[in-house]
Amino acid sequence: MFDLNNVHYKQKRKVVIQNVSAHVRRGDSISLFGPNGAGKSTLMQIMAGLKQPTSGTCEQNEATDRAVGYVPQQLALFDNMTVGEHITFYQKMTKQRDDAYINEMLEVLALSDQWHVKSQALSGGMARKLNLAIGLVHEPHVVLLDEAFVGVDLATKHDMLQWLKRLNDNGTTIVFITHDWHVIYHLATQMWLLDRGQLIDTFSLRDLDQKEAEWASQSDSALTKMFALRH
Ligand SMILES: Nc1ncnc2c1ncn2[C@@H]1O[C@H](COP(=O)(O)OP(=O)(O)OP(=O)(O)O)[C@@H](O)[C@H]1O
Repeated sequence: MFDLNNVHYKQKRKVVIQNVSAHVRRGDSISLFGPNGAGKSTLMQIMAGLKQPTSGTCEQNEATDRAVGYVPQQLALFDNMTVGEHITFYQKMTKQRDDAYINEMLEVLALSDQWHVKSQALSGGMARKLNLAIGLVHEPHVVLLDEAFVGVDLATKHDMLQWLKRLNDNGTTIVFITHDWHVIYHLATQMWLLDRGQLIDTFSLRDLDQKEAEWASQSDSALTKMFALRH
């Protein structure tokens, strides 16, 4: 899906991403994991095509007419529009005519009965679900999620994970940023560890125990502390 070749990104004079080379393959579900400020959001925005690498390339290696779905960390909702108005607006904008897909998504996300509610009246968790649904309206072949689960209760998390798992089982590729091990266990097939702008490890979730032992033996690393809170 994406070929990252020696990607560097500088913000003013600061090096934010250094020398990142990796592949995202169709059907992967990748947890982009690392400390605050590691460069995760920046790398995701490069994949989404919202930022251009200072050097190196990020190329989509599969021709498709379906755009990438990017769900930003900040909620992108209009206060005075209802849930239904948001969905129909994005449906028209992306020419999505498959009402069955939309209805199923709204059912699984338990948003159907909020159809007439204005987004300013939604709870934080509901607003997060709507933010996710908007990013998925056009059935993207790749979904990029930047901390899409912040502040949601466990039932809401369950619904969001259920829909994303179903998409992934049907071949949708997912790359997601989270600090929540729950989400990683339920959604990830792989982890990419990013630290200070560098991709320091990529591995299958099956190897998590072994990787935890490796990281536990390192001292004074933010990643060691993050792995210590795994259980
Ligand atoms: N607009 C900006 N101007 C200056 N520096 C920036 C800007 N955006 C990001 N940075 C810097 O780039 C680095 C990476 O930021 P980024 O948001 O990609 O990290 P992150 O891993 O997603 O962090 P977090 O987990 O806190 O969201 C940080 O050190 C940040 O200070």
